[in-house]
Amino acid sequence: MKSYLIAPSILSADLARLGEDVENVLKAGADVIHFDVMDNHYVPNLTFGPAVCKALRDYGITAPIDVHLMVKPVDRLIPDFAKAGADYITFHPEASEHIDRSLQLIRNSGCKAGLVFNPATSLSYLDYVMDKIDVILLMSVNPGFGGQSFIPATMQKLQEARRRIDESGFDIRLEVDGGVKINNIAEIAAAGADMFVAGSAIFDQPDYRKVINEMRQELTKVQK
Ligand SMILES: O=C(CO)[C@H](O)[C@H](O)COP(=O)(O)O
Repeated sequence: MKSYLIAPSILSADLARLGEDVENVLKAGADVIHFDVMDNHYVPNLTFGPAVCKALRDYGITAPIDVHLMVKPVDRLIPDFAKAGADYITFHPEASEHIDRSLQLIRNSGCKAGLVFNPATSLSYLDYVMDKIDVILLMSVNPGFGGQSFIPATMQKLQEARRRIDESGFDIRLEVDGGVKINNIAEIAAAGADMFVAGSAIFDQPDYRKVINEMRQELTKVQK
């Protein structure tokens, strides 16, 4: 398994001073910035577009930006986010008419590609595309809002996704998003995740460094 990555979700950041807040969370030890794109169509909420991603780059953010597209249709936004500075682009298979084409479009745009699975979405969408993905993102809440509780059935799904990755032999990250906290991150890692999105757990606390350090401390307890 790969080294662990902590990816704060900007959904819970201080949006009035986004650049500064992202800079602060990176200085506090975050590895990746998770960028939630919601369209009020695929999910019942509306957030950020490519202009905001570009604004973070223009502000001087150099860390990897992990763009999670909760939009339908998917393809039109891929080149825009790649140009705006995305490193990872992930999308929900149900939202794309042609999953293979969307994945290729992401890689051809120079980004790492991934599929996102809602709590009730089958991992069978992975069957014919393991060679075309760099990350599998399992939603541990229903997408649309921060601050929800982790759905326990995700643990078993993580184990299944980990088994698929290990059997494939491909270099694929296993990311989890929703309700990740200090008190469950070790169990989530033990189930197979190596990339952890955390929004409210980090941004709702005054001391980001303390939360991230405590998460890393928890992760040291996990046998890889
Ligand atoms: O994609 C998301 C919601 O669709 C968010 O990234 C996710 O829920 C993170 O928030 P929190 O850590 O507060 O649960």
